[in-house]
Amino acid sequence: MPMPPVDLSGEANWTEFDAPSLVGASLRFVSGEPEGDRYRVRYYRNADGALRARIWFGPETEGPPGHAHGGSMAAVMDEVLGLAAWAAGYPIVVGNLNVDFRNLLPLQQVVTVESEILSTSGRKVMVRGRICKGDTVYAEADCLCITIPEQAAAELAGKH
Ligand SMILES: CC(C)(COP(=O)(O)OP(=O)(O)OC[C@H]1O[C@@H](n2cnc3c(N)ncnc32)[C@H](O)[C@@H]1OP(=O)(O)O)[C@@H](O)C(=O)NCCC(=O)NCCS
Ligand SMILES: CCCCCCCCCC(=O)O
Repeated sequence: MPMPPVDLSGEANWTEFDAPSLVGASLRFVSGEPEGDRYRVRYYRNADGALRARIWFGPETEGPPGHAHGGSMAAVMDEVLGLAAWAAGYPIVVGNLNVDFRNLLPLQQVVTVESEILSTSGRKVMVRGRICKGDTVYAEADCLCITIPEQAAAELAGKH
């Protein structure tokens, strides 16, 4: 039996962000089952335009008993921070991702993923993010994104 609905609403000054209209509908590993028991995700931009996500870690993300698998948090970082670069106008793939796990993340609660573009240099776009709820930080990550040629980006996003 599926889990009941969860509240993924954002903050008052956030606006909903339509990821598939930008990058296509391929991001199914994290975003593909909006009513399933793995992740449930909704994307926003904050008032400064930075990407935010509300994410529910369901029972199928379990690693340590009752808590999220580290890889499930890394997958979320990979998707959200890569998407943050796309949302900022950079067609990229992720080249390197470093995750620090700070606290065990209890399952079946809604957390926030914050992101910021730290720097750009040539083809390199550095994005930082964290998974948090209130004052508790569950994970932090630095993500090196590498821009790809326009044609390749259009093909990946299904817009060729
Ligand atoms: C990332 C990728 C596009 C880079 O390949 P490429 O286009 O040939 O680019 P290069 O190897 O010339 O790298 C471009 C720059 O990024 C740097 N870079 C690339 N990957 C890096 C990594 N993992 N760590 C550090 N720097 C890296 C290079 O050093 C280079 O820097 P420079 O311009 O200062 O010399 C390629 O390795 C790739 O497609 N990897 C798979 C990505 C992936 O599957 N991600 C998950 C899904 S999004
Ligand atoms: C059209 C390409 C979409 C890339 C979106 C953001 C990065 C996803 C990260 C990953 O798959 O590892």
